[in-house]
Amino acid sequence: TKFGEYGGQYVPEVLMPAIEELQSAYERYVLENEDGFMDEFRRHLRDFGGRPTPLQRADALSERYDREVYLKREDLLHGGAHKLNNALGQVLLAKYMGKERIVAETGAGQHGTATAMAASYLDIDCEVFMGRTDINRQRPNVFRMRTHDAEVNPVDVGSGTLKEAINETMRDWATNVEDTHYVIGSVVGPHPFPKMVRDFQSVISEEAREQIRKKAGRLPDSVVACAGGGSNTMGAFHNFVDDAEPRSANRSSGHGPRDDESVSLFAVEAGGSGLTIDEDEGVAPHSASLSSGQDGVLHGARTKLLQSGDGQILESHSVSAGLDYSGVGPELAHLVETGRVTPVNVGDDAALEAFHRLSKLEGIIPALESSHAVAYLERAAQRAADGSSGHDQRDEADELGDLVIVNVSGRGDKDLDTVIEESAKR
Ligand SMILES: CC/C=C(/N=C/c1c(COP(=O)(O)O)cnc(C)c1O)C(=O)O
Repeated sequence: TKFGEYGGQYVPEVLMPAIEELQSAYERYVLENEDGFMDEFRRHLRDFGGRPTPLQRADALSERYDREVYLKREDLLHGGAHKLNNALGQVLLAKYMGKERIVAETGAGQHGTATAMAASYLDIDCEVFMGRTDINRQRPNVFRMRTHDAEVNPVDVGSGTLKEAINETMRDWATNVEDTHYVIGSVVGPHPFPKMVRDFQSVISEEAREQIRKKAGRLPDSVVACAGGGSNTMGAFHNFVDDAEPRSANRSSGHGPRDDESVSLFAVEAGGSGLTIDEDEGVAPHSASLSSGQDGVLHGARTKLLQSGDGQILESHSVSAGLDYSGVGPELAHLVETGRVTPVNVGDDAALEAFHRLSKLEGIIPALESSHAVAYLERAAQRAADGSSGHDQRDEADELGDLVIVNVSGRGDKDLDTVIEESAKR
């Protein structure tokens, strides 16, 4: 149940029967494909979800950064984000378990929408818990959830964002475990949730690995994905994690093509409006749990999280609701601890600039969450460009390499109001 020192099942006794029931269902249906569960899951991903999603060469970004940039288009999945991969898997599992009701939390509203869509498609009742703050900044998704006949339950405690929504959903689940399954929205929570959500999302890197080999003839030098709870991140990374040759070990001098087996993985967190934490306020101006969090327990798992010196969990901040979370998945925390994943972060301003840049250069309006991954290219490649004399000997600081995959986790329709407001402010 652990990823190194992270993970586990830090839940109240009352939840253990539900956790054990879920663990057994996960092992039978997901790991052993009992009753053809995974075959049915893949069929729904294809016929209802529209998989596989394209791995598209970004010509303008490749030109701008003087390297091959490919975009994994999870924004083209039905519903507009990677969230459907996990929601379909968990709602189908709830059906196989004989549950009659689904509850889910949501921040950006993408997970809530994906769960509502899957619940309508698979004919099961659905109730979504959403913080009041997030309801106000992701209204199009609130309408979509209700249109799919889901009940949207506003959560008014605390900052009214993801953390409180998860708390309320867990509380409901603990009360109604008999007939209710909790479709958790990211690779967080007690075991088996982090592993199960990663397994449902790993279709992203399963496809990308095959697609990049076909299109570019080799594995990528790097994969870049934003990280809120870490589910699109783990989905985009999972099938590359074992390609773990440490980059420095095999780098020839200069920047020639490297051998096939070294894929660097960059998790891009929300740098918000700055990284200095004001403990007395109990708030952090960012959501960079991987790079500036401490070890602690949140939502049933030991992981990295933003907390004050006396262990109070700090409110996080990000212009993007989906990254606005004080914790992060335990597996991602472990991969950062072991050095396999490099945690980086970009602030609100850089993310907003990337939102506009991708829209203008590639004709894709990315979710504000995904904009953080796109923004990282600008920073990393820019530094290389600044540092180098000619484009063919970019300096060592250029960690991205010649062939980069960026995970576009979702589309930005939901964010247009926010971006118009923010642009007016700046
Ligand atoms: C489960 C809470 C997170 C939500 N969304 C997170 C999100 C994220 C961040 O979540 P992870 O992939 O789990 O790190 C990235 N991209 C898009 C388009 C997102 O909507 C949501 O409620 O929709």
